[in-house]
Amino acid sequence: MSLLSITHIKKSYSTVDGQTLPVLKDITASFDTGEFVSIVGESGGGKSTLMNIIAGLDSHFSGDVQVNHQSLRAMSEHQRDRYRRENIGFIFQSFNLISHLTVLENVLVSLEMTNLSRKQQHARAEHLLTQVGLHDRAKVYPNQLSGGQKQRVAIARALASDPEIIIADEPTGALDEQNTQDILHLLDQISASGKLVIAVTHSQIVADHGTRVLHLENGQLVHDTQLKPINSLKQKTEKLATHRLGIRATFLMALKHMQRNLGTNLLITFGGAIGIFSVVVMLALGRGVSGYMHHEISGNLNPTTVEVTHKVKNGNSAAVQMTAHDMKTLSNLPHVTHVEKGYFMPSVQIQYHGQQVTTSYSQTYNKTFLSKNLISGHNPTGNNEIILSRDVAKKYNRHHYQQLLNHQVTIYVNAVDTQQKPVVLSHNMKVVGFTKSSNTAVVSWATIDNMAKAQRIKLQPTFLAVTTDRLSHVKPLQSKIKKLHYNLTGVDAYIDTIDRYVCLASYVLAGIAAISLLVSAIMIIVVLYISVGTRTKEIGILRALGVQKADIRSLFVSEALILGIVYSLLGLLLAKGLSISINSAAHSFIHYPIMQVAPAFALFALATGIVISLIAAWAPAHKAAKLDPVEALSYE
Ligand SMILES: Nc1ncnc2c1ncn2[C@@H]1O[C@H](COP(=O)(O)OP(=O)(O)OP(=O)(O)O)[C@@H](O)[C@H]1O
Repeated sequence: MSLLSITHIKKSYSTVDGQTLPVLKDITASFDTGEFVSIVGESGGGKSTLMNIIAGLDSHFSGDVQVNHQSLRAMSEHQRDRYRRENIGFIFQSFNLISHLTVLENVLVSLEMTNLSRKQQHARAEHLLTQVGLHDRAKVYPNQLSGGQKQRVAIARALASDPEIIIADEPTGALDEQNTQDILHLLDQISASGKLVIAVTHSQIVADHGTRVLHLENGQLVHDTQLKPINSLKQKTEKLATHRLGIRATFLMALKHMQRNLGTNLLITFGGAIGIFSVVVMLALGRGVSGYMHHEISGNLNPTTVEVTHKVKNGNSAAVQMTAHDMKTLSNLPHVTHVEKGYFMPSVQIQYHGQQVTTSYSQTYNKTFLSKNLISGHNPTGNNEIILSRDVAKKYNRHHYQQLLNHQVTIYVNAVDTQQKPVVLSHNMKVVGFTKSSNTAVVSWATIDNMAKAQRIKLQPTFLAVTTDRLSHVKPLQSKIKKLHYNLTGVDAYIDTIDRYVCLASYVLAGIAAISLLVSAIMIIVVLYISVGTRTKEIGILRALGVQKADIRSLFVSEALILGIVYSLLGLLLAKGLSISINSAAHSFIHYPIMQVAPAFALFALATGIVISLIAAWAPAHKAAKLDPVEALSYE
């Protein structure tokens, strides 16, 4: 039984004007191992079409092709890919080597799909290159070879997976006489080694060289002439098992292609890195600024004490009195250790040696005040003690304001009596300290309470200072207080709001910066689309070698992935570098790292870069995988 038999092969093409063009009209023939068959005939007679059908590249035909009793018609696309990998070796007129791979790597593409170990693959590739006389050119690229040498590489590649059938389409078409003779000699050796060589040719020299000539005319087999006895009928003992190219090989191939197009890829990497860099910088600055605000605010105020007032819809909550009931309610909240009465004084007049200064905002002392805020002296915890902010004190003595310490001043505070009539409370106070805050004066609750009592007024607090035991309990306490429809006052209460605005601003800026990521995604799409166009032939070659669609797809996806990973890392590195220099510069001014590249931002940046590049690769990779192998091979 013959190795290859074709029965009743018919094939038509549709022309652009909608006509049907019959190219092969019922071809039947069989071929055996050891044969060197030349197919000759007029140009356009259907020779290449027949070869594509035998090679399993074209499945749109009627009739059948049987190889080792297996019908090609019954095969799925994956099975046909495997059939090409294991049974077919291609030699083309225009060599069809992959330009960005070395001679050795071109031969290895086929071998990488065999089950041989990497060492065996290299040994076999080197052995085949020695066989075709090119062992010393293994490391060079195809454009550094002569036409004859290129065809020898193509022959070595065709033999790599040890296929039974070698299909040579005009193998000597681009060669001079000497090279033609050398290649024919090699083909002779191949057929003599027990393989079937089928060569499509216009050359009489080639046709006369083989063991048999088939003459195609007008889509029909008109002559089948045996020229010589078959070289050998040596049966193959073992066949090389194959598998798909796989992720590792496609990834390495993508890397090699990128190396050969370094300039373009560096530009895309740089563009993408700028995008990632800008996004990370915005997020890191947002985090740094909000951290700095927390640090400053909780550094100047006691973070475990919050000031609470009544919530009022319209009007000033600072003027609504807090009752004993409020005090009890707040004291009973979990983790509350202390509740202190407090009084807001919208304006306090302070008189010293006949000179009167009015503060814009004052309140009674409570635990939210930190001693470190004092420039000198101590907090006004005792009776009839007052501390002044530095700016207020300077109004009395610009250059030596500290001289006011321990001096007596008179204060006047506006309040209301039991009939809600306005009264002015006044008393002499001793200045016991100065604070960094601005335009304020602070006295204790007891002091103001006594001033009121002196005028027979029972002063009700206008806020309560609630202290909790631990910093971690502050946030839950604040939300519980809010749920009870109280209001949180003091700067600390605004941290969340400011935080929200800073976060929002940094997200908006990061969003704007992300536009450059979009641009880099478009760049990747454009470059990959162009790449699909310029690599159409390469895709055809790979498909002819038995590479599956999925591997073609992963070839392009790998390129995008490499770009995504490299530009994300570069962007991150640049952002980290900037943060180091900004923070070291900021250290001398604010003693705080104002740009914080959190690990989450690094992960986010990496994930964004990868996702964007994968999305960008999707359409071009699909386009490449969907290319018809026959059309891709004939692409000029
Ligand atoms: N994809 C296609 N669509 C339409 N017609 C096609 C297509 N491919 C080939 N043909 C036509 O089929 C016919 C046979 O083409 P084929 O390439 O098989 O001929 P050939 O014998 O190999 O020619 P040559 O010796 O010049 O290489 C030609 O007329 C060609 O124009």
